[in-house]
Amino acid sequence: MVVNHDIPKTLMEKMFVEVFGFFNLTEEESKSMQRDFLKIFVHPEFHSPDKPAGFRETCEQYCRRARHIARELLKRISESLGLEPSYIEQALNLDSGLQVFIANFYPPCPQPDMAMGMPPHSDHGLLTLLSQNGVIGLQILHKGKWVNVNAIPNCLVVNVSDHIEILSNGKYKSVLHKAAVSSKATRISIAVANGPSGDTFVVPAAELVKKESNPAAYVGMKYKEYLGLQQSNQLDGKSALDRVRI
Ligand SMILES: O=C(O)CCC(=O)C(=O)O
Ligand SMILES: [Fe+2]
Repeated sequence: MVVNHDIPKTLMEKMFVEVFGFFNLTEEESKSMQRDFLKIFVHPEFHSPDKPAGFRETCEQYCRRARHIARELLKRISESLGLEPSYIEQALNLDSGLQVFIANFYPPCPQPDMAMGMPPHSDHGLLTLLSQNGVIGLQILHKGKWVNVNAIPNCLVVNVSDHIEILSNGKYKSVLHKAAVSSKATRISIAVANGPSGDTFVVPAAELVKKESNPAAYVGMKYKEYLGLQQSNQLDGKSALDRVRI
C-alpha cells in the first residue's frame, strides 16, 4: 500500500468523479446488477472516451502519474534483486511499455454472496496500481487464505503481476486477487496496469539464473503473445503464468 505517492488527492478524487460520471451516462448501466467496466490502452498510445467532458484530460494526467510511480517502484524492485536500478526499464523497454486503465463499477447487491464481483486472477503486466472509492471488496490470497484489503481513499494498492514473477525467476510472486461486491454501496476500483512493451521477449533475468542451482523457471515469450494467450480459450482452466512455468 503506497500512501505518500505522486497522484495529488484532488486528481485522484477527480478521477473517481469522472469514472462515476462515465458509468452513469446511460441509466440502464447504473441500474444493472452486474459489474460494469471500462478498459482502455493508455500507453504508448493514449486512448480515452470523450465523455463525460473532463474524462480524457483527467485520465491522461492520472495515467502519466501512475506510470511515473510504477517506474520508481520498478527501480527499487530491480535493486532488491541485486540488479542496476534501470535494469527492468531497459530490459523491458518501458519507454514504450503497455499501460492499461481499467475502471470497475460494482453496483450493490442485497445478497453479495450470490453476486459475482471479479473472479480470482493475477494481472499480466509488471505492477498494477489500484485505487478504490473507500468501499471494501478487494481480497488477496495470502498463505492459502483470502484476506480483505483495506480500501483507504487516496491510497494505492500495488499488486505484483506475472511479469515481475517471470523476470525475477520466481523471487517475486504474482498476487492472486479477486473482488467481492458490497451489500450496501456502489464500489468503484481503478486499476492501472503497467507492463513491458508489447514486442519485448521476456525471460527470467540472466543475472538471476544459474544453470545448476537455479535454472530458469519460466519459458520466454513476447509480452503481446502472453496477452493473447491470457485472452484465448486455450488455457484449459490454467492461468497464462502456469503455461509459461517450466
Ligand atoms: O476491483 C478490484 O478491487 C479488483 C480489480 C482488478 O483486479 C482488476 O481490474 O484487474
Ligand atoms: Fe486484477
